[in-house]
Amino acid sequence: MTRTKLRMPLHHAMQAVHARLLPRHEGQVASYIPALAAMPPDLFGLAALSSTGKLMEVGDSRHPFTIQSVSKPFAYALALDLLGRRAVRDAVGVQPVGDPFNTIELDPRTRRPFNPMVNAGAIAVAGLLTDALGDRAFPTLQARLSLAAGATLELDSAVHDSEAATGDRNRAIAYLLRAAGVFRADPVRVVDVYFRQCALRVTARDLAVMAGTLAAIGSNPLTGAEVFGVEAVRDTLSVMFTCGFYDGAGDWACRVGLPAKSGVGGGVVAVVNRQLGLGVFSPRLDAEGNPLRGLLACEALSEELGLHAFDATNAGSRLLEALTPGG
Ligand SMILES: NC(=O)CC[C@H](N)C(=O)O
Repeated sequence: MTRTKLRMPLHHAMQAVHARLLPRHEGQVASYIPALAAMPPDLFGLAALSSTGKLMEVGDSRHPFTIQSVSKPFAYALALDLLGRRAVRDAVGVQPVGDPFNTIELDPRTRRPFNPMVNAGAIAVAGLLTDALGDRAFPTLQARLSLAAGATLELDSAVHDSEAATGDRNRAIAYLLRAAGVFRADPVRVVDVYFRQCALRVTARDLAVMAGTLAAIGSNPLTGAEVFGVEAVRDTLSVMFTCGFYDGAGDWACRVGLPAKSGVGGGVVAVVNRQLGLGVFSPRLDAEGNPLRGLLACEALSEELGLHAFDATNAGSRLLEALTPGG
């Protein structure tokens, strides 16, 4: 790593990473939700928002796709804000799990999902919100995620209907959770709140703003809206750091060192605490179901700009340098 590289302004670093990764065509677009397979596979967009409100975009940063699992940390933050940490912790743990995202296993000690980043944990959160808000659960989620994005996030009904028609495994998880006493609402209704949450349409730019809102400890750097409380953001970033990549979470923490979350729609968010939100869109997924170039882009930017949370050199000052035009 050369000194010149480290001092490269962020936008230039994003352009270089985008150009370098653009020709990579490995991986497949998700097809287990049939409507997702219609996405042109080679789109690639990058966006970043600093906590001071500076927005940078490269490539297909305005192309819409569904948020899928990238919604999970935001739904968790909402539940923490509305219901309090105690109620949420009674329903879902904060323990990493060495299983894929759709694991049906519950923590044997607690009979609760291991964490809110796996489907079971996210469905538990949807169950808590449905118990508390009834029919207002989805509109409340949609409104809060839209506030975080600084844009109205619409439902993609084709993707929603497609997942609703094929999502038996998630319905099974919802029944299991109600049987274990995690929530009281009808499991079919709860899982539909979860499917709707996953089918919200976003762009890489929206994801950068949402990640930037977490980086700015809950206030949206573009609009100034107060979206999430400080405690909710702290817990959310902690579980993103330890559990965001399911069975690959430890490897990600060591290599990239940023709280992050991916989704099968091709989205990735990563957060540089107090400084920057990153949003990436790249629909081809690796064998674990993560957007392949999305992960590589986060890794490259972390490396080149020194963003790792435990980087020995001062990551903060290097990023500030990189944010300065001509720096
Ligand atoms: N990892 C993901 O993005 C999965 C989300 C998808 N809605 C599912 O439950 O299967």
